[in-house]
Amino acid sequence: MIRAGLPRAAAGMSVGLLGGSFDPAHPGHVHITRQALRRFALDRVWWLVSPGNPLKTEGPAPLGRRLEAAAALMSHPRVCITDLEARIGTRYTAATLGRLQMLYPEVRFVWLMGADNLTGFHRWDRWEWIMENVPIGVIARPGQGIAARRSKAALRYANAQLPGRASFTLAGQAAPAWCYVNVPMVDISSSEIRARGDWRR
Ligand SMILES: Nc1ncnc2c1ncn2[C@@H]1O[C@H](COP(=O)(O)OP(=O)(O)OP(=O)(O)O)[C@@H](O)[C@H]1O
Ligand SMILES: O=C(O)c1ccc[n+]([C@@H]2O[C@H](COP(=O)([O-])O)[C@@H](O)[C@H]2O)c1
Repeated sequence: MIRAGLPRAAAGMSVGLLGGSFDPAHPGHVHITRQALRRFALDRVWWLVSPGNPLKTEGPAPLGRRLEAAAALMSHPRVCITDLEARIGTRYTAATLGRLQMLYPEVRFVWLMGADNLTGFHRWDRWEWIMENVPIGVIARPGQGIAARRSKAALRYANAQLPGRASFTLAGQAAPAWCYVNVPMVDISSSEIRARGDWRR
């Protein structure tokens, strides 16, 4: 469901944050969300439908359209689709996380991302701050495993990596802590859907 206003979360809950352009949402997002709920033992996952990735020059489809398409695809009692970043006026992940920690001091947030995002993570604004303040769950993506494991972020924070078998403890760990889970993969991307002409911006 699309949450009107800011999502609710009870004290002590663990909430996974899946930030994305969702331009459009696809079964890969649904799959990694279900995997993340299970493997990281999360109470909730929030899809943060981004106003626009700060590193992408081409703007995405209008936010309202992306939210509606995401909500039509993902229906799960523990998953919330939200335009929270547009509401709180952030676009950079570090800024979003800083605000969320202030707004929800008793919630344990985990940042979620596909393996491709770990590869370029060191180019994100204040990426080391993110690493050192929020546990990160990385989910396998086809063809991305080797580059992700060799990425600057993975190497710099090698000592903070939890083994996959301890993934269910991630939300309770003090940052820096990250975990790569090797789950069954779904080979699909938004760019492929756009290239097919099935989704027009
Ligand atoms: N098939 C997939 N497997 C694993 N992770 C995925 C998959 N699709 C998307 N993700 C992850 O979901 C998050 C949001 O992804 P995004 O909305 O950019 O979709 P995308 O398919 O990667 O889009 P694009 O092709 O336009 O880059 C990112 O962390 C991304 O790594
Ligand atoms: O904060 C940054 O510098 C930054 C740079 C690139 C991507 N992100 C975030 O990463 C998430 C995935 O982006 P995308 O476009 O690959 O779906 C989304 O929440 C973006 O806001 C964040």
